Amino acid sequence: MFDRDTEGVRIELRSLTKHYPGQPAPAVDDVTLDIPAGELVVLVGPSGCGKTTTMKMINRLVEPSSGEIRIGGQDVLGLNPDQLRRHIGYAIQQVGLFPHQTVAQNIGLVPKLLGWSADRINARVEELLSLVSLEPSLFRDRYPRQLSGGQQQRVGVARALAADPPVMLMDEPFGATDPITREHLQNEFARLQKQLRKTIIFVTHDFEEAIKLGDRIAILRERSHIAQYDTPAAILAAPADDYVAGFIGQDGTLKRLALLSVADVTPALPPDTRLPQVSADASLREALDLMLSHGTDKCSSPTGVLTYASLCEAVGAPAEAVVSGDR
Ligand SMILES: Nc1ncnc2c1ncn2[C@@H]1O[C@H](COP(=O)(O)OP(=O)(O)OP(=O)(O)O)[C@@H](O)[C@H]1O
Repeated sequence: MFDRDTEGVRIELRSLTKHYPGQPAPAVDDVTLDIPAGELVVLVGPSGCGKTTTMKMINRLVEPSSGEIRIGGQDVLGLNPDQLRRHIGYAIQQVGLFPHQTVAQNIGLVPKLLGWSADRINARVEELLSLVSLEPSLFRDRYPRQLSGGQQQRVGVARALAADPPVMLMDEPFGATDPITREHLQNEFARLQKQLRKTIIFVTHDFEEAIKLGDRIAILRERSHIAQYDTPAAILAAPADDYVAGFIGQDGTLKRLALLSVADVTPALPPDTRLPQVSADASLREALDLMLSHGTDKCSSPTGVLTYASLCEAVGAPAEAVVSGDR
């Protein structure tokens, strides 16, 4: 199957439609979307707009009424659904760990179905637990009920990665955690994806999460009609219409500041040790906070001096909008 590659492969949805029996209108109507290999695409949209249905058609937990799905060029609808699911990682909010199996058994499930040797499965379990920051010796023999919600979600992500699939589907995988754990999981996951470069479709209600994790975001209307599909920076800079602007909310400029780093802006002057210091990989939002807390319009990093004016220019916003109105 397409998992001869463990790095991401392209996913193509063509005129994909799902009409559940007995429903007056399709839940997903004529969706066409190209997901480039190795990218993480986030589906965002209001409750009931068909995000989960779209995702579940890709691993055939839901059978499409019409349309086409290709993964790595292969027509998914011509494949055996059980076989297909062993080659697509799947992580969901409810985690779905088997309660009577240990963490190691849960993670090793798909590799076992694929006929891996016990030694290879053991080695993979150890590797994955370390990857999601759970010490293997402490966690491998525990049962799911002996884990916190955040730890269960990490095991869920490890399980989805177990057979090193090129494609992952993630449906609010960090949804059931408190904001601090959620942020921590997001940061870890962003770091992992930088190394792994899987093709990932990620569903969330949370636009901040979409901006943070997505290479691209698809903002969906009812029936999964696509309102805008672009990079986070492009959507924030030029929302297609009022509907998309509504998702961005009132603080679009600050969100753009969070996407750019100090190193992205050409310095106004060489580094100056007398000014407040910020690291080159800090976000422009952190740089702005530093300037505001010092009551100054400049700060310095190893790359040079950043001014308030150059920061405003970098996000294409007038100076008044950054510190007052559009926050
Ligand atoms: N098995 C089903 N049978 C009939 N209708 C369904 C079924 N599953 C989902 N639906 C309907 O299809 C529509 C889309 O549901 P879906 O779960 O895909 O939306 P969603 O965007 O993922 O929602 P949420 O964000 O609330 O999880 C909804 O109107 C829902 O009621």
